[in-house]
Amino acid sequence: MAGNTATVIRKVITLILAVCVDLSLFYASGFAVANSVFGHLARLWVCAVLRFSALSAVTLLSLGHLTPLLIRFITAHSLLPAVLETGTKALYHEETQCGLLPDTRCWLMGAGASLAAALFWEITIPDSDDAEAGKEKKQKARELFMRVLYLYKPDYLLLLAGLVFLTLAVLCEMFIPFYTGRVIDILGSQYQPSEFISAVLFMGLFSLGRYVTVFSLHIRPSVCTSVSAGCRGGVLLCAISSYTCRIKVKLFGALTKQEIGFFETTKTGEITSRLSKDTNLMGRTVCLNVNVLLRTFIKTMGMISLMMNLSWKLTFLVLMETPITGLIQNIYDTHYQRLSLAVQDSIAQANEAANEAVSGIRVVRSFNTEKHEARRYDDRLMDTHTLKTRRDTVRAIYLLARRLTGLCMQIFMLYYGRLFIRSGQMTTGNLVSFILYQSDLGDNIRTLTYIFGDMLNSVGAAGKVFEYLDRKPQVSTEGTLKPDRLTGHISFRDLSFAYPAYPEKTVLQDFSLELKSGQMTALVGPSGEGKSTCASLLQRFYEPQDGEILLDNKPLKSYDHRFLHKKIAVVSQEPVLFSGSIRDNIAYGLTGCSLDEIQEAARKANAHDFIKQLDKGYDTEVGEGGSQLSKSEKQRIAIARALVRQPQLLILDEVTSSLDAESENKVQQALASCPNQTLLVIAHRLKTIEKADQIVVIGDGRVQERGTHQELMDRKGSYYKLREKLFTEGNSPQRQADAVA
Ligand SMILES: Nc1ncnc2c1ncn2[C@@H]1O[C@H](COP(=O)(O)OP(=O)(O)OP(=O)(O)O)[C@@H](O)[C@H]1O
Repeated sequence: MAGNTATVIRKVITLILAVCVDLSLFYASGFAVANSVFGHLARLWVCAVLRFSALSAVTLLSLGHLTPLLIRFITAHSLLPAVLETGTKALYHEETQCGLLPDTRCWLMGAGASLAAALFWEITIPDSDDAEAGKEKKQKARELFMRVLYLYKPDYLLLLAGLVFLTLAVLCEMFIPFYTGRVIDILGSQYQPSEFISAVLFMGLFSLGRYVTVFSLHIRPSVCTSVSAGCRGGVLLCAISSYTCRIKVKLFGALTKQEIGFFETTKTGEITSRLSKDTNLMGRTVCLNVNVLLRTFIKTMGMISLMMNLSWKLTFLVLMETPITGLIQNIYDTHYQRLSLAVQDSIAQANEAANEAVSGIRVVRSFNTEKHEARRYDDRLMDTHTLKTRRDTVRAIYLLARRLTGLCMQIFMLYYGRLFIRSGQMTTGNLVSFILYQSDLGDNIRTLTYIFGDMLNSVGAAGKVFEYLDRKPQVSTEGTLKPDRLTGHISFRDLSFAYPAYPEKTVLQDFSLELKSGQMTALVGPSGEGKSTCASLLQRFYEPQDGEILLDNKPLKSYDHRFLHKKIAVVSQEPVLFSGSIRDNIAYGLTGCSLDEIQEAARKANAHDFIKQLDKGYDTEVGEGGSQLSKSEKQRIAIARALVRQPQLLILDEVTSSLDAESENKVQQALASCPNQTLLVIAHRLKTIEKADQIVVIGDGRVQERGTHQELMDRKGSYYKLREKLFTEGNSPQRQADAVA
């Protein structure tokens, strides 16, 4: 309570102090003598600076801080009289009295107007807690922008060439209105043929220069596809194209290095959206925006100096539009950016829905959920549509406000232009040149403010791309071990593991297991107990939270990534093939693999005979995802793909379930013929693993039992019960046969 009262008292004292200091300075400015308009204006501007400094100092010393609202208020309040007086002097004859003596009513009106402006800003541009966040965001956007620029390094020459052409074009373009005005003046006054010819000649030369520069942009990059893109410059489009390609390849490379958990927790639609949309947006950011920014900046500066030359008063009037445009632009940018981000996310979600339905089209068809999926996609599209409509409405309102301010400014300019011509302060030709510049200047200033917002927008897309580019895979691939000899002895030591998508659900707990080299180990157990998880951990798809896996007594992660994946091969439940020929699929990832080796592996996998019967044999295309083959054929090709690598550790995860008895027999014989290979078989059909050197029963994330088939049967423990269970559950003769036969 006491604290609150003290704060209020301090605020009141600050207010009284500030009003006293400000009023003193305000009145003091009236005593300074000024004999000319410039002296009078200089006096006001000095006073404005003094008032700003004094008010800021008083508030800061007394309150200890300055809020954004206070800063805006103090700025507006100090500058208002100087700005108004300069505007008035600019628009009226110089003979007009040099200002009025300051009075309290003026001061109060100024304070009210400044407070209203500061509050309006506060309400329309949300920045209460976000002031700091906004600053950070801008700083981040700047950093990102510099990074995007840096990645353009290989294309710097192209960028430079484009900028040189554009600068030349801009310079030539700038003088055309100036000479147009001169021609009008020459025609309107006493006609001097020599002056007329030289003005027309210069105008023609600058127009030609501009044309030649634009033309040269077209012929230089004749190799690029972007010639038709017009005067924006094929060179720059060429640079964008090469940049985008480079970023896409970089990003794709970074994505493929991520751990499997990343793909499980990140939506496919989001990844493809980053790869396709955001990389394009990012390429555009620097190239087109910087190009437009520089071009517009050079042009604006040049035009302002030429306009000042024609009439500084009218120039001042025209420039008064800038803060209004800036404010409108700022409000627009804030809302537009927010909606653009929302649109981007909703597009990613719509893509995700479409991707899911297309990739699972068989399930969709068999469950008759076509309508449901179409509705789901439609809902997502509607969300995007609603957001886009909102975004476009914001843009329409912004464009309307922009046009209206531009129109008002033109009316003012024509009115005062007419007054200045009548009072002899400028010629008709000057006014024509001025109008030509002004219509261009407004656009250029708007472009300068707009392009900045656009750049931040595109930099947002770059941020998302960099997020993936910088992401360090959580399963490291930095091991270096590449021993000449490997026995294939594996030990799981006190392993605890939960999937990244469900960190709270422990799948393996204090799990320990040995796979002896050259032996066959079978993992059995009820569904969902973690058998396939062991196979995934052996392939280093995930990192266990506790414990470790050793290969030949060395941690698995200390082995070189390529070496490890050559020595460990897996055939999984759902074989995945890639579009291409059978030969390509068997030799997948191997360089210099001969046809003999491929055929040998195919024979062992009992695939050679069916491949031979195909028209194109090993060159037969398997279709997307192997869609032109049966499941058993795909499975046998996947087995051949694993065998051709002659791995030291072979993992077969439920592979025999889709093989017929004959194939299964042949595959088993082939595997038996590799005595030095460590074999890990995960199986539901218990018959297939009876001959295993060791059978391990997994339950509750731990090893429950282990031994040979006979030992476990004699023990009458979990293995025995599992067989019994499968036997009683199997309600078809086939399943019974599968389980125990
Ligand atoms: N990628 C994943 N993300 C999250 N949880 C998973 C993932 N894969 C499997 N699980 C869960 O982990 C547990 C063990 O799964 P796992 O596939 O290892 O079992 P399994 O014994 O091989 O089963 P099955 O015999 O049916 O193949 C299950 O509860 C499963 O739901």
